[in-house]
Amino acid sequence: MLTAEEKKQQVAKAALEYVEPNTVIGVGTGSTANCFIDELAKMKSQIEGAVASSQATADRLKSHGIPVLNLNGVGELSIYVDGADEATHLLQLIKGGGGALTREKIVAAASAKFICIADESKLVNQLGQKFYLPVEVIPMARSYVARQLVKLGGNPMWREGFTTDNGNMILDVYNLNISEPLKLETAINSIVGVVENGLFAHRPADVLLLGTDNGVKKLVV
Ligand SMILES: O=C[C@H](O)[C@H](O)[C@H](O)COP(=O)(O)O
Repeated sequence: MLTAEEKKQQVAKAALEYVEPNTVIGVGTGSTANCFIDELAKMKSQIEGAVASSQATADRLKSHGIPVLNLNGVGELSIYVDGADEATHLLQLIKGGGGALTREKIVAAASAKFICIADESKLVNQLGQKFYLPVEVIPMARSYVARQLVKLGGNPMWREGFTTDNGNMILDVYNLNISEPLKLETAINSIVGVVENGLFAHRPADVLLLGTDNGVKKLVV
C-alpha cells in the first residue's frame, strides 16, 4: 500500500512526460503541485521558465532556480500542471482548497493543455460530495454574496483570517448540489462581488493522472 504522499510523487513524476522542451509551462498550487515542482527542478535547463498560480508556487519555483515569468509577457503556455480537491470521470474539478483558485483558473485558461495530478482519493462520481466549494469574493461583498449562495442551496462559511494573493476573501460553500457543474459555475460567477469560484467545469482538465497502488492511472475524455 502506498501512502498518499507516495501517490502524489508518482503522478508528479508522470507529469514530466508532458513537459515540452523550450516552452513556458504553467504550475499550480498545493501539496501535489509542490511534488511536481520538485520533479521539474531535475529538468529545469530544458524549459524556458514557468508561470506560477500563486506566490507560494513562485517562491518554490525560485528556490529551485526555475525562472518565474509574468503571464502578460508570454504567449499561450504549452501545459498547466496542477492538483485538485475533487475530480470526476469527465475531468471536471473542484479546486481552491489552498485559496489559489482564481490565479489557477487564469493560468489554466491560458494553457493549451491542463494536466491534473492527484492521488486516487480525489476521484468522485459527483463534485461536492466530499469537498466544499471555495468562492473568492471582494471583501466588502462577503455578506451579500453569502446570502446569494444560501439562495443557491449552499451553506457558506467565511474562511476567517485568510486573504488570497489578490487581497480578497474566501467563502467555503458546503452542501451545494453540484449535479450541473457548468450551470452552477456560471450562476455563482454571476453574483456581483464574486471574483471566481473553484469549479473547473467550463475548463476541465485534459488529462487526469491518478496515483494508485497499482501505478499511475490516466483518464482522458
Ligand atoms: O488552491 C489550491 C489548489 O486548488 C490545489 O490544487 C488543491 O487545493 C489541491 O491541493 P493538494 O494537492 O494539496 O491536495
